[in-house]
Amino acid sequence: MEKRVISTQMQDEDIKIEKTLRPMTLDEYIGQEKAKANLKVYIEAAKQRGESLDHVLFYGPPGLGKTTLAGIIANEMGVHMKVTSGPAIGKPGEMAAILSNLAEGDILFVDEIHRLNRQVEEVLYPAMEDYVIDIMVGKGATARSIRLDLPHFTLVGATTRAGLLSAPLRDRFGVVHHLEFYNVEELKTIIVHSAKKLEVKIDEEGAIELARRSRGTPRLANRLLKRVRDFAQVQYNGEITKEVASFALDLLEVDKMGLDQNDRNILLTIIEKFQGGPVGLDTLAAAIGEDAGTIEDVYEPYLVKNGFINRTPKGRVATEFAYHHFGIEG
Ligand SMILES: Nc1ncnc2c1ncn2[C@@H]1O[C@H](COP(=O)(O)OP(=O)(O)OP(=O)(O)O)[C@@H](O)[C@H]1O
Ligand SMILES: [Mg+2]
Repeated sequence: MEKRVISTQMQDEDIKIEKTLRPMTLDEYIGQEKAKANLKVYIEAAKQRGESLDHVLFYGPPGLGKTTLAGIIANEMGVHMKVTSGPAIGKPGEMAAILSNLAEGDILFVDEIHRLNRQVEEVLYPAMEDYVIDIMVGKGATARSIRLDLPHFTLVGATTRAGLLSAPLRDRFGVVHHLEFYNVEELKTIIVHSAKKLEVKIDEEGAIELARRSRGTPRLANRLLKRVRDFAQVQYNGEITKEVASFALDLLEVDKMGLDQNDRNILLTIIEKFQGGPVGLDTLAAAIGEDAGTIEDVYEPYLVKNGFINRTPKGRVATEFAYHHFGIEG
């Protein structure tokens, strides 16, 4: 696995940083205004009625705050959250056991929900719809299925790969939110909050510089902040200014646009191997040895949003901006 500073995927050091920096309430959660406004209403309404919240699905690229939002929902609802993930549950019986151990109103957070296998998923259908599960008792000729009532729980699912979710599962979520990349202003606010919690001094310009290079991703913003803090401490007098931030980020080889190695690989492949495109997604995927769906759902959205790639009917095309970014003549 790559260990680059600028990968948006979770790394070991993130576990500790994220624990201390993860916001606990909707008000502390920056950005994602649409999701936040809706959730506020749903949470308030459910609390007033004394009911559990409708099942919620969050999807979007890594590090944008899906797990964080799940925790916030549990906190705001004043209920417990049980955490599991798609690959962690191998058998239908394991899912049945988790479900029957929930208390009224509890949240079950299933990360990477697209990786649940089919039989496990089928346990969820009646559980989500009618709060029941069917379990088999006995063996052979005497085997029969009995129906068990479950507490009214809320399933919160998260996935980076919404395209892989089966339709029956997706349809059972009452609330579906796509998490968006954060703009520089939002990332700056997150960085300033985090700096306060980490007790590190940062000025406005320093925060903006970090925000610009965070690839629209809070996880990356926090990780870069932590790295830059070390430089500020050892080589400057402790405060993160624009100068410290640029110096440190250049040393860490963080691109001006926050692009990571995968991003660069995709863009340079389109430019150098396919003369800038158009190149079909599958051909591109084969050329870089990555799964087409992962390119589409995880890497490409940031590149499309920021004008590096155009999606055309004939395939992906590298933009003039992309050529310019690499200093290559189009
Ligand atoms: N809106 C936000 N405001 C402040 N901090 C945030 C926000 N969203 C995310 N963060 C910070 O970024 C970190 C990563 O977010 P989180 O773990 O929720 O991402 P994720 O979408 O679940 O990622 P993955 O897909 O890899 O599981 C959090 O620990 C938190 O510190
Ligand atoms: Mg997560």
